[in-house]
Amino acid sequence: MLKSQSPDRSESSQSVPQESGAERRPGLAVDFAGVNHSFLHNDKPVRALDDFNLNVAASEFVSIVGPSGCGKTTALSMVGGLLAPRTGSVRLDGKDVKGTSKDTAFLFARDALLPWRSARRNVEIGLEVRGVPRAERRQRAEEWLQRVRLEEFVNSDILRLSQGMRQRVAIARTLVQNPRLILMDEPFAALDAQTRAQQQEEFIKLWEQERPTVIFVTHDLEEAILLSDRVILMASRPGRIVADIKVQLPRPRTQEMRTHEAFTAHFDDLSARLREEVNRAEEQRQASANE
Ligand SMILES: Nc1ncnc2c1ncn2[C@@H]1O[C@H](COP(=O)(O)OP(=O)(O)OP(=O)(O)O)[C@@H](O)[C@H]1O
Repeated sequence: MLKSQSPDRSESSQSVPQESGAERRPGLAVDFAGVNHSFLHNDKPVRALDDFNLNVAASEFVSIVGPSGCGKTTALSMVGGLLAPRTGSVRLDGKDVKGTSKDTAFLFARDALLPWRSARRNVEIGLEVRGVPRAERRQRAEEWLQRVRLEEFVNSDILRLSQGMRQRVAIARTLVQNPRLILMDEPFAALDAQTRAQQQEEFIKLWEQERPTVIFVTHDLEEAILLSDRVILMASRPGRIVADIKVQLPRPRTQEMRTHEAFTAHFDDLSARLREEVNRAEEQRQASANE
């Protein structure tokens, strides 16, 4: 069983004022216990998660990496209340996840912005759904667009913005909701390398100020190491955890840390393990194709 060491939670157990004047809310602790899940594929069950156990402490930043199809998105969907485990439990601060929650926000590679709305009105969407009054919505959206350096584009059409700018709008739309937990699935995958590096750094700065809990799914080991407190490596068929590594890099993190000795040691270790898992999955695939 891979349980994390819980950092001191006393710091995050109370709301504290933050830069923007809004209250910073404590991150949510996430707990998977004995989770098993299968999907039916061509009438045969595919075991997506097998005895999956994971503790994410409040305000921790945890990445999940692993070969394609190992169950990363399945695990994330369960935390977000989009999918219920067949057996076992997924809990947020000790309470079973039951559907989506206003404390949880999502951020994906596809930004899902509404093209007929301006940048500001896209940022306001989540607040609108929650019935936040118009003036407050507007003020909070503008404040967040400023924090992601888009103050000049508040009224711009989404279709006129670059991919990187659109993703910054999506980040503002997520963070304006003041979530206690952010679930991220390859959020920077659609960006070119330079924009991606810039957004990683910007996002991590914002996260360091806000400190919601983050579960971050990625195929990019370097990204996982650079951003996270812990990196969880999964193996496939059935999806399970094979390594749980605490990243030994100080915060605040910067792109320059990629050359840090601890960074390269983590990278070499994780890529060797990942290669092993990918090879094993390929052998299994060939064996079942030959059956
Ligand atoms: N709705 C579904 N119906 C049938 N099988 C599914 C469904 N969703 C996922 N699976 C299967 O469950 C397994 C885990 O899928 P999941 O999407 O969680 O993996 P992943 O690690 O996120 O993959 P990727 O990195 O490619 O996004 C895979 O074998 C996948 O084919």
